[in-house]
Amino acid sequence: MSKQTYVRTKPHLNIGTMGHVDHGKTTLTAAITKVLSERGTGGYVPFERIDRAPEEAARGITINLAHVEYETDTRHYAHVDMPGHADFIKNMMTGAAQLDGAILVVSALDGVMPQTAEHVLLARQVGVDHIVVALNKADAGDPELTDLVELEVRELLTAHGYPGDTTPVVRVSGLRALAGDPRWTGAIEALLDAVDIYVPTPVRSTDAPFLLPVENVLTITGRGTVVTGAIERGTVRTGDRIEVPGTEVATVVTGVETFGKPMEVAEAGDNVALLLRGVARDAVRRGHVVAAPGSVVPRRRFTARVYVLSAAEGGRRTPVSTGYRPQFHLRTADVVGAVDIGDAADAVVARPGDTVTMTVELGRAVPLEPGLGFAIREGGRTVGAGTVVTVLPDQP
Ligand SMILES: Nc1nc2c(ncn2[C@@H]2O[C@H](COP(=O)(O)OP(=O)(O)OP(=O)(O)O)[C@@H](O)[C@H]2O)c(=O)[nH]1
Ligand SMILES: [Mg+2]
Repeated sequence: MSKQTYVRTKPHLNIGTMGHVDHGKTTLTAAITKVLSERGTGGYVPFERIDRAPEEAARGITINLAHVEYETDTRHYAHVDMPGHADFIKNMMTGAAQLDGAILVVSALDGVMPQTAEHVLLARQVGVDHIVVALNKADAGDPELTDLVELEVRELLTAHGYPGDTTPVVRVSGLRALAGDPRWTGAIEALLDAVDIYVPTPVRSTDAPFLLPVENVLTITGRGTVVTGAIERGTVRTGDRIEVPGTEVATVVTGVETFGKPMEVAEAGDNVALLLRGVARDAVRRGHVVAAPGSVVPRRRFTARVYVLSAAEGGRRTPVSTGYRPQFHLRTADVVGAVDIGDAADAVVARPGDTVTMTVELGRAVPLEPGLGFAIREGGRTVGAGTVVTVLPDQP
């Protein structure tokens, strides 16, 4: 193999586009790569290549294809464009995407829509602290109407605990920038500058034991089984011993790559593909974690603080009570869990809009720790978001 090695010369950040369906996330992503490729710090990734299904192009060790990488003058970015609302929930709300910052795409023609609001709400819940707004389709919007949309977005951010008054809001046109219109390529430059300046370089926990939530599992003919995902903590290099808690898998890493380039050492925050020695394709799945041996014990029970979404936020109309069994999305895992909100004799319920403490018993053990964020889903929609408070011993 004569592939070029990834050399870490700039801080690496994970960012992503979020926002309502059709507001132009993928077009904007393509436009960003086009502008930067013209600057010479990245490859142009056309719309069709961002928007295709991951299975379509597994060639070599490939990261989840919704990811594109690019560099500004000061940073290396992995940018995830989440194709649809359900995908967004799965990847981001579970913490799988591990975004250091987000670009909220709002169409200047349509303004704040339900998924705009839901994405902001859930971004807050999972600890995405920095949002930059791209007011997209500004080429087609009436300027006065666009002013109103900007006001509306700032109010939405403020309502969810973001500094709405000081958040950078940049008027862009992904479509016109893709067409090479200098006015709008300049706007993309301004958006990237805002991201560079406004989203701080995160402090990575590289000293902690290695942990990678598995996002995807692939087989590379002739090489073996590969797992992909964003490293949550620690570092990993070829030759390291790892295990997959809750399975029989205990083996050695035989290759580490990022965006198709081999790496000497990968660290927390990096999007990687790990080649694992002698592991059968079906021995590891999305939802598992790859961890330093002995560093993680999967558990089933925990207490949590949970916010139950209001009906206006797309949540339930009726309260939740003890015995409720929704799906819990923790990291990349999707597990059923039974909820206990208190003494049934007290008829304790959690109404939509309430924040409550609950005990959860999961259908199977997953790695848990205080502070871990999760989403609660039911029938394909998000109905709650919470944080693990205490991990409890399994009941006999
Ligand atoms: N006028 C104008 N149209 C745009 C712009 N950006 C995107 N569009 C159009 O809006 C539509 C949706 O664009 P996409 O980039 O697919 O939107 P998306 O947010 O990725 O959509 P989903 O992934 O389906 O949620 C397409 O028809 C685009 O051509 C823009 O800046 N100006
Ligand atoms: Mg899209």
